[in-house]
Amino acid sequence: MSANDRPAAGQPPTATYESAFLKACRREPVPHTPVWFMRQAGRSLPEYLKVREGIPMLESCTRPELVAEITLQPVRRHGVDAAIYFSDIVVPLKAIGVDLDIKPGVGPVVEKPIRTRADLAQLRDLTPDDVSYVTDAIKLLTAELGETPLIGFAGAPFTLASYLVEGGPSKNHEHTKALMYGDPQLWADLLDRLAEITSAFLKVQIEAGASAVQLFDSWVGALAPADYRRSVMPASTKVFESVAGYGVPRIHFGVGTGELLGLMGEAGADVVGVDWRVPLDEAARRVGPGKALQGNLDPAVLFSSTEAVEAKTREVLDAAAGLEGHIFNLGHGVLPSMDPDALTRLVEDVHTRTAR
Ligand SMILES: Cc1c2[nH]c(c1CCC(=O)O)Cc1[nH]c(c(CCC(=O)O)c1C)Cc1[nH]c(c(CCC(=O)O)c1C)Cc1[nH]c(c(C)c1CCC(=O)O)C2
Repeated sequence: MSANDRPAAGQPPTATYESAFLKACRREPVPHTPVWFMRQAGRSLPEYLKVREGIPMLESCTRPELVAEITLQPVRRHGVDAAIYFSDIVVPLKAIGVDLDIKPGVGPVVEKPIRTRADLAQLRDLTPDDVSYVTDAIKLLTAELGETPLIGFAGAPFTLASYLVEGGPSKNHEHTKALMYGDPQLWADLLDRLAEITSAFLKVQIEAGASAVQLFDSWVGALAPADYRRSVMPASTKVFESVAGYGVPRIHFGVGTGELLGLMGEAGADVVGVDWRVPLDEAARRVGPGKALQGNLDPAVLFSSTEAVEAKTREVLDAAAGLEGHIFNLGHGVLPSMDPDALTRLVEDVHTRTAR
């Protein structure tokens, strides 16, 4: 039995299955509110900068020992309740041969943006052999992590499409929206292709031993609910349905998605990630019953005094007090200039305040 399996009839559950993080995802009672941070591995940690020295980002994602080391660093340092697999949302696209790179300080840049039907040919199916380093790294990791669960992840179809269509990071998503509104059939076909690739990539991670998965739709908050429902939700739903049979919790997160929280849950998430703009009690009303919530301290709060961080943390925990399942996180990722000690203190503070 792998760590992510539900216990078979008559078998005791694994310690991983019984971890606070997976219990909270399942909305079961927990010994303390579990904590992890989006982008917890990375440039805020001196030990990360040291092992990454001279190795380009995308190359580092293909080296299993390095991936395992970087994934473990924040678990060792902060005592977080879950690890997140070190990779990037564009890794599966690179693996199928899309000509792209991650430029330091910029983000993913795509050589030939996808804007016509002919351009879709850049997107072939992903097979497990394309990403054998992912399987290798996760095997190393589950052995090292013990009972700490490993979260696998992928970019959601809309956010991946935004990078592919724009050719890089974008504020207004103008080419993306032009395609979505102007050629709905090509857009639907593009998102469906991306849903297939994303599903295949998540399956590789779950089969190798990931205990939960998070689908990042970071930039989907740029859309109105009706457009989300019509033009994005079918592809995201397809991804969630494709991994439903594994029984691992499925987390869905985006930034500025206050108006979309209900639909993002409806798309098939078990846990809905919330940024800092909507308090968790209000988010729970928008999402409705039957789902856990993850979030939502404003990351920028970490730049203020310890007392201010504690006060804002209390606000988040108070708003979460009536929830069935709460996983504490930031409302978006750790920033490179954050003091890692402030993050360690935050983990301790949440654990202490919520100990039952
Ligand atoms: C939108 C998005 C991307 N990548 C990701 C998202 C969704 C999450 C979010 O909304 O923040 C996801 C991601 N990218 C990375 C992780 C690592 C796992 C973790 O600790 O959370 C995760 C979960 C590593 C990374 N991905 C990247 C880095 C920095 C590159 C480096 O360290 O050299 C890391 C650690 C590069 C990247 N890749 C991307 C961006 C915007 C950047 C930052 C560009 C920059 O500021 O340099 C695209």
